[in-house]
Amino acid sequence: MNKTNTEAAEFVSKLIGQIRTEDKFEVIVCPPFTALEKICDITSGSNIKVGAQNAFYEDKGAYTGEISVNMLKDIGVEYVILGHSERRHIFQENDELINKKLKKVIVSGLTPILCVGEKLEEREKGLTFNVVEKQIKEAFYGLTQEEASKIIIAYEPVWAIGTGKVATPNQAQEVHKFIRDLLKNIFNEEFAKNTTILYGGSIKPNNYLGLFGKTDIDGGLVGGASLTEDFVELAKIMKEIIE
Ligand SMILES: O=C(CO)COP(=O)(O)O
Repeated sequence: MNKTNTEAAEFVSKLIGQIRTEDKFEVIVCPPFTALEKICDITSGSNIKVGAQNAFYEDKGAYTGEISVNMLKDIGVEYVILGHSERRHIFQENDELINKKLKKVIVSGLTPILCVGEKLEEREKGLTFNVVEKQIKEAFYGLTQEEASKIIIAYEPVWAIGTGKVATPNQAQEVHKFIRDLLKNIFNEEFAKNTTILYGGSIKPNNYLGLFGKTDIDGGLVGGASLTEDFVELAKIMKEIIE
């Protein structure tokens, strides 16, 4: 819930031109619903893509306050974040609901970015892998391999979101590898290899290099740093790493 329509438009207009993407990596901005249409217009024809922060699983009807995937598609949105920890913990979204939304987003042809991650007390009790495994298995429930191949996964340890406490590259890599191995078990090695797994949680230009250097970390889901010039800095770092 950051940036009004006007602020988002001003910010993204500045990003275009400052951010150069390559075939190997994409830059997606996910503003609030109120700014989506304008940001889709501004970024149209540029190298920046647009995602929503949530969506509902029904097409239309009496669901006051909800936004359907068709509404998003109609204005040019291509990605949808689902199961963000704030949706799970502040708005009580459970794995079953996230699974329904995920199915809807996939069938609609949009690309879901599925967030998973443990809370601090779960990590301290040694439950990180159990939590992440349950979230992924329940989100994937009933999906074919082809459907599941559309999903981008974002590992976001809840204790690292907005806290300034970033996971160390080794802590993040350990969970990313666990997720990739899990995907191998659910489907196969090829599927696991081709799935994009992002890390999110207090990413800043000064800590991203170490994270992105790890084998199983394919990119970032950036919160606070995506609202400032730091985002341009991060995109430059990505480009340097890839080249
Ligand atoms: O939740 C996040 C992105 O979705 C991460 O937020 P921060 O980068 O502010 O920790």
